[in-house]
Amino acid sequence: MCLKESHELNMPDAQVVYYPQFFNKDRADSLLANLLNTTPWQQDTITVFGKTYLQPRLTAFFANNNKVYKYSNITMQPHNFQGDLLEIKKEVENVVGTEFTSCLANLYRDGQDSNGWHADDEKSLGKNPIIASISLGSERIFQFKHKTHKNLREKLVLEHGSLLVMRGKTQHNWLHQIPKTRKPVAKRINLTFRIIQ
Ligand SMILES: O=C(O)CCC(=O)C(=O)O
Ligand SMILES: [Fe+2]
Repeated sequence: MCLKESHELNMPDAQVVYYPQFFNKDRADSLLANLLNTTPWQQDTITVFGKTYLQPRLTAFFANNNKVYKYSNITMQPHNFQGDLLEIKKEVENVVGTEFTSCLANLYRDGQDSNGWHADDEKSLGKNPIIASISLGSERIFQFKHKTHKNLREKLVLEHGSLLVMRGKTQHNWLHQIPKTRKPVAKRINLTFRIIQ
């Protein structure tokens, strides 16, 4: 049984649960400071219609198997889980009731960093993937839009120390994004735990 407060979003064709205080403030502060310093952040280029751009955020990829992660035209080589990230992985697994193989970490340096509309629906993630997403640092808005019913939209603020779990048909039916913002925002780390085979 999980005693952490959570609520399910009211979204058709999806299963999304939000835990606002998965980590308390002190723990979240210390995880943020540590991960900012110890994560091997990289900035990849993406090619869209033949033009090459720097990705508008930094990333790092971790796995306990040696599977790379391929998305867009990027192939990410895995680092090993250790220290705080390994601890976080275990705590997330206990609450979600699933073991993850991999984690894609994102660092949004300021409001100009973003993550455009997408679904995490690569074949390597399997059918109906479970994705558990930890947020640390500045709050950012997370938006959903339905793939076919274009007027169906949802959004929430991802708070410092929160966990968002997406499962079932969510990736099949909905897109999500972290839009840019003009508000002055400091750094935010996102950790998305996944199963990649
Ligand atoms: O930063 C976030 O909260 C979302 C990240 C995300 O959607 C992804 O890495 O696939
Ligand atoms: Fe995503």
